[in-house]
Amino acid sequence: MLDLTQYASPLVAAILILSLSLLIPRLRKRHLPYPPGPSRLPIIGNLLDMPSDQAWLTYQKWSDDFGSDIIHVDVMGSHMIVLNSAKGTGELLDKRSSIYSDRPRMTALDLVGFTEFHHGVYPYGDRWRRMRHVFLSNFHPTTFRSSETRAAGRLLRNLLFTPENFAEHLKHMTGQVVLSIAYGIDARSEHDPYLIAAEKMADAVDLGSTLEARLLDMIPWLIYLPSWFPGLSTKRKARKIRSSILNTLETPYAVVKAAVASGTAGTSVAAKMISQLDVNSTQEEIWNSKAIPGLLHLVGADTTVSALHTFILAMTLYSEVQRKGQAEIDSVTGGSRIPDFSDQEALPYVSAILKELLRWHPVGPLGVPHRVMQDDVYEGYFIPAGSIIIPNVWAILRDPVAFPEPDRFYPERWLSPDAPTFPDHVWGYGRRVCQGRSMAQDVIWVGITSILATFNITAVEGKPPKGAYTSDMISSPEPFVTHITPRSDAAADLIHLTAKTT
Ligand code: HEM
Repeated sequence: MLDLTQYASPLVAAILILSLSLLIPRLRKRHLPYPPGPSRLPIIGNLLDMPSDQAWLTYQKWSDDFGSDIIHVDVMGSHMIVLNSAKGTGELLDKRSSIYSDRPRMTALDLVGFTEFHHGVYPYGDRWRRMRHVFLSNFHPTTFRSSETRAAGRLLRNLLFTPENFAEHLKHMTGQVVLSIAYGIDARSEHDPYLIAAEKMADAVDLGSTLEARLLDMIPWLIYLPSWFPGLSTKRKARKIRSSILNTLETPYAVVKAAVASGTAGTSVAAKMISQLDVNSTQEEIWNSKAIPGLLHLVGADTTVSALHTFILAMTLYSEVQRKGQAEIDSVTGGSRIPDFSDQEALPYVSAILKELLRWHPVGPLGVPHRVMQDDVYEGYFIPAGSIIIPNVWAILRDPVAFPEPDRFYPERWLSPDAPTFPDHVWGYGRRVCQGRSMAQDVIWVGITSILATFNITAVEGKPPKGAYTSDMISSPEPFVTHITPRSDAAADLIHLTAKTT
């Protein structure tokens, strides 16, 4: 009979050595300090320090106050790390992305149903990886350029008739683009029910941006308190939004499904994905064919509209930039047509305006949070597993060393030979980088070139915009007034002509 005792001591010794080799580095790490941050109170930690408005400014101030580009905050035992420099995001979120690509639980977004269809909030793992792959293989940005050009033509016509409603018109344009790409639906009217339904998504994202929502993410057990509990209005509000969002996923999908069955479907992401289904398709594949067009429809517009809104604000405040952009376009088109995508290379200053508006006020000043899956050490500081990692994109893109006079809207900075090629931080980091960036860039480009070619934007006498922004996850200019008038009679004729063909 085999005598197991003879193996016992070497086995115990091996287990002991293995355990110690795993434990000692962990204990060593745990003896390192957390990154600097505001001092903590017992039990509640930094709960009372958490900023409710423009959090990126507070995080930047902490970074200056503590002389550290990496900041640590603890809310009732949950750790949050804010990265205020390109060096920190590059080292952790890009280079160490194998352990920094998880998402923290985003409670408010989960409550509204986001986690059902948006892989941007899925935890790191196989399901997320598969969905990212499916998204990529069904979404080819350059094939959508005709939808984008058509929507820009209609934007110009709307600006000509009711320029004071520019914010609504920008929303209409981006909504039209995503509806057409996702489902092949042509939403000509601003009152189109599909466009209105998609606007509910903005409410959902706003809900996920409040201080209350951030605290729910850091103290998950709060969710089990009843929704009438003071400070828990998020739960109540989310319930209302959720059913309308889930309905919005179903209705256009059913229309396209019927069209595919009858052989009348046009080109769209939904039609393509539905046509690929057969009797062997898994439940996940069937669900993906609904979730991916839904993602495009519900979240594709909000981000780009914020950038276009910033463009109108910047042109109101910086008329010399506007004039230079117009002069460059005229030199290419002779003023006789609106530029199209084939003119991109010939319009470097307009491209620089696009880069500068994404830098000057990034659409997501705090990006999208990541979660680190293992204990880690950075610059001698301990970062515990499970910490929420916030990239302070706003602070990084206002770094005065990388971007001298950072508050100034100055596209020329992107034309110097040693300038970076793009303010890449706006698209996020590592394995989670934005999958819609080419399309977003195209929509913004066609929007700004079309407007520059045909309109002048000037401040209203005595009412210059303050340049204030909302504190939401997708941050947009607070409402402001501006004059938008055709550059000339010829420009107005061009708009009419374009409107006829779109
Ligand atoms: C100006 C417009 C946009 C900006 C600034 C933007 C920015 C971002 C950022 C910061 C992230 C998170 C990256 C990270 O976790 O580090 C992200 C993720 C994502 N974006 Fe965008 N985005 C824009 C437009 C779009 C559009 C139009 C689409 C769809 C066509 C899109 C699809 C996605 C997807 C699918 C993800 C999830 C990636 C993942 O978690 O794996 N984005 N975007």
